[in-house]
Amino acid sequence: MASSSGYNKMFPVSWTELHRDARALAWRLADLGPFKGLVAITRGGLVPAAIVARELNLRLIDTICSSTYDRMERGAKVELLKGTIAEQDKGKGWLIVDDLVDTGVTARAVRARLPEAHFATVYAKPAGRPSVDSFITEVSQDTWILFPWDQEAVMAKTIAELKAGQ
Ligand SMILES: O=P(O)(O)OC[C@H]1O[C@H](OP(=O)(O)OP(=O)(O)O)[C@H](O)[C@@H]1O
Ligand code: HPA
Ligand SMILES: [Mg+2]
Repeated sequence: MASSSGYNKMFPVSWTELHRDARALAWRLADLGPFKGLVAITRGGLVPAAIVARELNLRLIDTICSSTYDRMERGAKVELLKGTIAEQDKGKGWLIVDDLVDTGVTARAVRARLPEAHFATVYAKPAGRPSVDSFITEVSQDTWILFPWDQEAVMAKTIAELKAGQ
């Protein structure tokens, strides 16, 4: 499947898999704290942030609101729409959670504001890996991670239809 967006493969993630992977991330983070609180990068970071906060018993949660992609198209730049109280101390002692790091553009923009925070994502692609401190699962750069909130149930094509190119 060639694509103008550069993503040639799909990696669908179910709610169950996301829950399992976010809990695995929490296990990895458990010995790296204690954390003062958690900053979720909206919107994709909100779901894993809720799971990680529950596991690490963090109750102080803030958001940093970002926008980089419109569906599978990357915008010209990352827009940070709202900052966070964690900026007061450069993020020292705070945990940042996002769903994934792809090119690393979003992570670098957030890190510029919170240079001392620990940055964790559930999924990572090679170009973004150096921009995060912790992650669970790596996928290739040309793979689009399809999150459960972006999916709907449709009737699957038959093998015969796929072979006929329908
Ligand atoms: O490493 P990058 O290339 O910057 O891509 C990763 C970011 O892109 C997506 O967010 P997006 O801006 O699409 O907003 P959303 O979380 O609301 O979907 C994703 O949730 C990450 O935050
Ligand atoms: O692979 C991805 N999946 C969902 N959102 C994204 N934002 C950047 N890359 C991705
Ligand atoms: Mg996001």
